[in-house]
Amino acid sequence: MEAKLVSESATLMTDLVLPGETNPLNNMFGGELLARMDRAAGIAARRHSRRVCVTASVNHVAFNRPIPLGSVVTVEAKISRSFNSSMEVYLDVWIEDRESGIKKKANEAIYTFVAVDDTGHPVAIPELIPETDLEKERYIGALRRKQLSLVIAGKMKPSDATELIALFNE
Ligand SMILES: CCCCCCCCCCCCCCCC(=O)SCCNC(=O)CCNC(=O)[C@H](O)C(C)(C)COP(=O)(O)OP(=O)(O)OC[C@H]1O[C@@H](n2cnc3c(N)ncnc32)[C@H](O)[C@@H]1OP(=O)(O)O
Repeated sequence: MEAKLVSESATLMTDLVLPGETNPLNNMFGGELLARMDRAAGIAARRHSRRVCVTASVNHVAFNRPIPLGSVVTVEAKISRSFNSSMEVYLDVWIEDRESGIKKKANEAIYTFVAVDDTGHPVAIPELIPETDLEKERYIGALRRKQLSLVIAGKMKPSDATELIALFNE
């Protein structure tokens, strides 16, 4: 299976925030953003693997900045690392200033997707080639984040999380 570049599956989704998607403070409802990020990440995972992909876990979400009604929101999804059947997908969320057009980072999140066959069993996927400094940084960190996620989910013994343990010994 041929390794792929991050840019080959990178996915950009731009959409408005409409009244039905806000909370009582007139900011975007957090669940709406989670759903948009899930869609963008799912498309990126599908583009990378060319397989059906399911969300296995949401590893991290930071709602750093409220997103007001009427905002133009761009969700950028990039695979940060692929393993055997799973992919870490990094999401950066930007809001665009209506006057200047300058984009400000509003949120970020990390999702894990797994490629599956017709019977729902995990299948092998292509490796990922990181190119930019940021892609390389996220690629390196992805293994310890995977181990943390597996430990939290009770799927890995903490003592087996070698990459994670190494972080505390630096
Ligand atoms: C071409 C462009 C147009 C495309 C056009 C179509 C676009 C289309 C877009 C769709 C965009 C919407 C996308 C929504 C996607 C849903 O809404 S999916 C619905 C929600 N999710 C689900 O229902 C998933 C339910 N869970 C499952 O099916 C199973 O638990 C899973 C995820 C397949 C894993 O199965 P399992 O038996 O645990 O398998 P296991 O071998 O233990 O683990 C498989 C891999 O997952 C990893 N893993 C498992 N759990 C975790 C965890 N908690 N943390 C981290 N890694 C984990 C394992 O480490 C392993 O990794 P690898 O070492 O193989 O890389």
